[in-house]
Amino acid sequence: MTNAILKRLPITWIKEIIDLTIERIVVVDREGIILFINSTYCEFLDVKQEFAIGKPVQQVIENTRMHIVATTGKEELEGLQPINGSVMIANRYPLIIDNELVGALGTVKYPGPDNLRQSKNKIQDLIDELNFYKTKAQKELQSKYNFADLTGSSPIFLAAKKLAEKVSGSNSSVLLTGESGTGKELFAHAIHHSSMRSEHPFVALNCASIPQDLFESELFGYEDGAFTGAKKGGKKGQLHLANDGTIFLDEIGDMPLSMQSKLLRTLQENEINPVGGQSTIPINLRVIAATNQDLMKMVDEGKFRKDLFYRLNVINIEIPPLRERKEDIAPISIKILEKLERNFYRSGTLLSSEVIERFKHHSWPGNVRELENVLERAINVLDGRTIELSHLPLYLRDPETVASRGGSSVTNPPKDAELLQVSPLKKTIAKVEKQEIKNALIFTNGNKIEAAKLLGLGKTNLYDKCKKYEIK
Ligand SMILES: Nc1ncnc2c1ncn2[C@@H]1O[C@H](COP(=O)(O)OP(=O)(O)OP(=O)(O)O)[C@@H](O)[C@H]1O
Repeated sequence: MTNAILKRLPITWIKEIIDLTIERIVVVDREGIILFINSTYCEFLDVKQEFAIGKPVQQVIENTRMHIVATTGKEELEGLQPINGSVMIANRYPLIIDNELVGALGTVKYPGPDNLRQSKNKIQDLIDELNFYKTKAQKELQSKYNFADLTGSSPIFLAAKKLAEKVSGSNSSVLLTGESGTGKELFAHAIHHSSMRSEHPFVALNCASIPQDLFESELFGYEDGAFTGAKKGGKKGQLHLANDGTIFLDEIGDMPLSMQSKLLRTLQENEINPVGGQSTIPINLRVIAATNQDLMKMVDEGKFRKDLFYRLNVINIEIPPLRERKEDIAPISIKILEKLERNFYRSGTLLSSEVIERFKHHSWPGNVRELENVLERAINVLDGRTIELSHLPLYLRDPETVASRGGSSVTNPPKDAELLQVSPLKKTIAKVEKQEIKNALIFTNGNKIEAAKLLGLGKTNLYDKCKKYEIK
């Protein structure tokens, strides 16, 4: 349309024509500020034209993407846009004047019969997709293991398992203690699975892996606009997600003191206060906590709240380390191999008797997790069917050499003592420490939290040491 033709139409006519069109029209500039919106659209939105013009489009129109089209310059046709409870068909066009993107024009209309059919299909697809993710999310919130998955028949393991089975029916808090990798999380799953809450969520939270400043919002959730960067509509906290079910608080010793107070209040009052919210939400939870730290000592040192400790420690189940139940090593190894075979598409893998014997003599500081890593490494390097000593990592393959590297007999010094290189102890310790950290990181594929567990170190301590030894 040329300017000459347009000039024949008085501006008041043009305005009326735009208003008479059945479509709702909005024009924004490149910043997404509304330059024009017709009265049909304003009536539909129930806003005054004078109010809307000059405002960022997101403040006026629900679920709009006009500001995006005004920046990308890419048209979006036949999009579904829920506004005021109706699903509308939206078309968004970039406005290009003299080869320059200057803004965007948008129209929305009620779906016609064809559109209606198309939108119905689109909505059905979206509902199917939503249901798929809902089921997936629900599965994530279910316990994955039961008591049958807890392998081991040593008396001390059976005693722990029996106690766990016995208390699963109650609502009391449980504190699982034991070294890293002993199976505390497995126990937590099994307890939930056998409880009356098994149909409800099981939410596992590792307190060591949450950055301090995100702790509160992760645990208690937040409301819309609670802080800059908060998700629109707010976010449910993990405690809320676990409602009617079980919350498993792993590495509870790493929970900041301020959060310990807030958690205690929640457990006493059975309600949560999301960040930035005035309201309280009633919740019904069972708590299972786990730690490999000495919480009582932490209480004495003022690092853990005494009242929370007693609140969590209603039932204490101590999971014994692997070295104290050597008879369990072979059956657990077999169970782990079955799992690994499924992942590696193998079958019939065997363990040589030398390997089992060597396993029985190892102290397993990383417990079952370390055993899993050793077996996974072995399966990776295995050529035949039987895992032999040669498939084990050096520290297990040749423990004497490794041990002998650690020191020599002072009472019986070797004749060629002058040939021995003796370094300052500090330097040697640093060297060993660096190597062990590197080994742990190899074992855990670079996962520092897992590596810290294997090494029996706190997460922050490991990060500091990695920095010191320049380990990436
Ligand atoms: N009795 C067992 N039978 C079979 N597998 C086990 C057993 N105990 C532990 N595992 C396996 O060992 C691994 C470590 O277990 P889990 O994560 O439960 O240990 P954890 O004590 O919670 O460790 P951390 O304190 O480091 O969090 C898991 O992969 C688990 O499946």
